[in-house]
Amino acid sequence: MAHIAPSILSADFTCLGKELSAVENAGADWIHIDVMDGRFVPNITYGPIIVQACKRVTSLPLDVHLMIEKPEAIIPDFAKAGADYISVHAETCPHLHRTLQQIRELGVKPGVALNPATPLSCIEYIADQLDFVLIMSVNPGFGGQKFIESSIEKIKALSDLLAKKNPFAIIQVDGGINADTIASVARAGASCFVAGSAIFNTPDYNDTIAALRLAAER
Ligand SMILES: O=C(CO)[C@@H](O)[C@H](O)COP(=O)(O)O
Ligand SMILES: [Fe+2]
Repeated sequence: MAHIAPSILSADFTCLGKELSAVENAGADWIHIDVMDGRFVPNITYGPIIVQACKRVTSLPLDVHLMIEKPEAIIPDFAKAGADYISVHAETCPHLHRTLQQIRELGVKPGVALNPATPLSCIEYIADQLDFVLIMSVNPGFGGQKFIESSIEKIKALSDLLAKKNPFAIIQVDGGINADTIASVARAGASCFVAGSAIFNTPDYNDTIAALRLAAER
C-alpha cells in the first residue's frame, strides 16, 4: 500500500493548521516535516515547536526529516514534540548506529536519509536497525526541484539490499515526486512518497492525492 506524505515545506504557513486538516481530509497518510539548519543545507526552516504545533492539529504520523548537523543534540526535543518517525542524514552522522539507537530508545521510528551522491553501502551494516530509508531524489534544501532520474536505479538496488537485510523497512522517496514520476518510483520498490509542491501548489488536494495514489498503486 502506498503512503502519501505531504511535505509542509510547500504549505501556506499563514494557515498551517488549515493546510494540515485539508491534507488529512484529502487522504494523506503521513505529514513530512523538513528541518533545515542553514549549514548542512543552504536553507533554514523550523524546529521542534512547529512539530509540537502540528501534533495539536493532526492525528496523522509526523515524519521529521532532519537536514541538520549534529542531529543527536536535538533529537530528544523532536521526540518530545511528538515526532513519530525521524530520519537523519548518513552524511551528518559519524556514529550512525548510535544515533539510530538513540531515536528508537526515545520511542520514535528511526530512518536514514541518503543524498543523491551517497552510496547505499553506508547502510549495509546497520540496515537491521532501520524502520525506513529515505532516498533523496533531489539535492536537499528546497522544494520544487526536478527529480534526478538515477534515483530509480538506486531505489531498485536498495530494494534488493533490504530484501536480504531488512524486508520490513519502508523505502521512502523525497524530491520531485509528482503524477509523472511517482509510478516509476513505485515500480522500483518505494512505498512512501513525499510530495510538497505537487500537492500544495494544486487547487484540490483530494484530487491530487487520489491521482498520486492511483499512479503509485497501479
Ligand atoms: O526534503 C525536502 C527538500 O530538501 C523535501 O521534503 C521537499 O519538501 C520536497 O519538495 P518537492 O520536491 O516535493 O516540491
Ligand atoms: Fe524532506
